Amino acid sequence: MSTTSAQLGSFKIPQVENEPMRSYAPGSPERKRLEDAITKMKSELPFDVPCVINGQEIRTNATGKQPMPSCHADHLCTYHKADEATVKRAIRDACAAQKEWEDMPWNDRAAIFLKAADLISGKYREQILAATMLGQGKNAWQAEIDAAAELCDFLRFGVKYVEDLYAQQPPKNAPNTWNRVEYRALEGFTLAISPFNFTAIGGNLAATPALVGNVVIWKPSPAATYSNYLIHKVFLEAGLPPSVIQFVPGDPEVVVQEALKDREFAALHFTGSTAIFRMLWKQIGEGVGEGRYRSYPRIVGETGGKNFHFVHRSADIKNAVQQAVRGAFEYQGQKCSALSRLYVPASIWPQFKEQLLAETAKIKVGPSEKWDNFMGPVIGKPGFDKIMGYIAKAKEEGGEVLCGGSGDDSKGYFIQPTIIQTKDPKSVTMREEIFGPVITAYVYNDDEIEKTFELINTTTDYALTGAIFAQDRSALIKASNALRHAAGNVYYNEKCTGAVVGQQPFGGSRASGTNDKAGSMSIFSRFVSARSIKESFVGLDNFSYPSNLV
Ligand SMILES: NC(=O)c1ccc[n+]([C@@H]2O[C@H](COP(=O)([O-])OP(=O)(O)OC[C@H]3O[C@@H](n4cnc5c(N)ncnc54)[C@H](O)[C@@H]3O)[C@@H](O)[C@H]2O)c1
Ligand SMILES: N[C@@H](CCC=O)C(=O)O
Repeated sequence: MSTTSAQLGSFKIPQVENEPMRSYAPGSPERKRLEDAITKMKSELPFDVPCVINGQEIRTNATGKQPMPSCHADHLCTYHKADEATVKRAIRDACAAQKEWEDMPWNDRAAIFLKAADLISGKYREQILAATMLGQGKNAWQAEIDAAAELCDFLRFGVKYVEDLYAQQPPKNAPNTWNRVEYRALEGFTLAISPFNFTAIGGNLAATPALVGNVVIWKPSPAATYSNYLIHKVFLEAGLPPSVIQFVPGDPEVVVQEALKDREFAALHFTGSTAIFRMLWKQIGEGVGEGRYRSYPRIVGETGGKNFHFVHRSADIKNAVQQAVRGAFEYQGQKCSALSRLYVPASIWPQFKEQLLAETAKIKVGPSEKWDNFMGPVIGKPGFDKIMGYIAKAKEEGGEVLCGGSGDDSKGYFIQPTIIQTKDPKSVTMREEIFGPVITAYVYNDDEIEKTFELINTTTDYALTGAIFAQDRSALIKASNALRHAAGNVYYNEKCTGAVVGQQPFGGSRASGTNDKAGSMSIFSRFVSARSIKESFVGLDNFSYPSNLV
């Protein structure tokens, strides 16, 4: 008898903890290491990024550039765009590798991703942070939150959640039988399409399905190509079999369309804008209708947000102001969870406004690698134009720009933190996702709280994050109940961004996504197809029933 694998023990994974954040305080050794890594990276760019298929570097004739948003005359990397033949090969070879990967004992699969986390936390930390800072315009703190802490957490807690999922077994066994559930991978490949704004999300979109035995075609965002390429390298160095995650940068029309045509397409793991997700869902639906795919593909997508802070008159104003500044302007508002709609009662608005403007005026905007800049550039020219366009539209609709409102794209894509006050609670910047450093404030009458809840609930299609600021417990409870479906992540007296893996599973509903909660056990259940096994220990002597006896 031959078996492909043995697992001679019931292993327990190591205790997992959140990756400790480094402070990068003046004079700290980590600050020096990061400065050195940035200097080195700047001296070596532009990097050449191939497609990586079966661990081999593939260079094609068509290339794209990833400009640096702080200085768009320079680019961080040139990447090779996959052509149709490269995508087809990536899919075919990934699918061929699937059986061996799925059959690998769980503890070995887990060890690969735990090792990847340690490589990110240690050996490659500064390099990955530097790539995220220069390529995606994050300052050191924001890069640390993302590319070091959140990515390590996704990988380590992911292993823990899979262990918990695998432990879900039938509670009952009839006499002389043993029931088990096996969590098989999906038949076929998962297509992971990642956004520009979090290096961690790129790594996680690829790693989550792979952890439970799937093979993955990973199409990174063009604006995050270099950091995502480094993460893929780390996965390979950690021992991931080379065809399990194929790194396939390129034009979405080529990579994604080729993948969606394929009979082996088994799942979409997407994070990005709502419009693109809806378009992909429609195409997949058409494929299902035509019987194009072997199975019904799983669709997991986390998309846009239009997130709110509801401030009650009992709120601690100072806290609510500080949280609003961070929630709105960290990483230039380019978080799906960023604060975008602010509701403040008339009774405290004068004080609130004064403090909000005074604090916002302290924000420094400039290149993200300069230590004292709280805000860096927005990601690129289309984003810059879109954000400036929204500010112009808000003014046309009668919005009053209380601060900011200006941008400069001559060297990098810099936009000043902008606060708009509107008298129309359904004006365009209260409804649509802007994805930039712009918030709109609406001052409500203190005696119209119910009406304000209704506005928060119905002004936009999104339902990702929100926050309630109140010292009065009954007001807090009332708001929480009224806004139950307005956000998948709600915060009390804390800003609406900054979910931490292992602490606040993340995701929203309505137009904000399928809410499968990144950083939780439940998302892994979307990438498995369970098989129930019943084993009988005692044979049957007689087919007839006791009730057949006469
Ligand atoms: N809910 C969440 O967890 C979450 C997290 C991060 C970002 N986001 C959302 O992502 C968006 C910002 O990221 P972005 O600008 O990278 O989003 P995007 O939708 O422009 O791009 C996301 C990915 O889709 C790809 N893509 C673009 N056009 C495509 C097409 N026609 N077919 C197939 N793929 C295509 C892109 O190349 C990229 O890889 C915002 O809407 C933000 O709210 C959501
Ligand atoms: N983890 C992030 C969400 C990512 C969105 O872009 C947060 O909660 O701020």
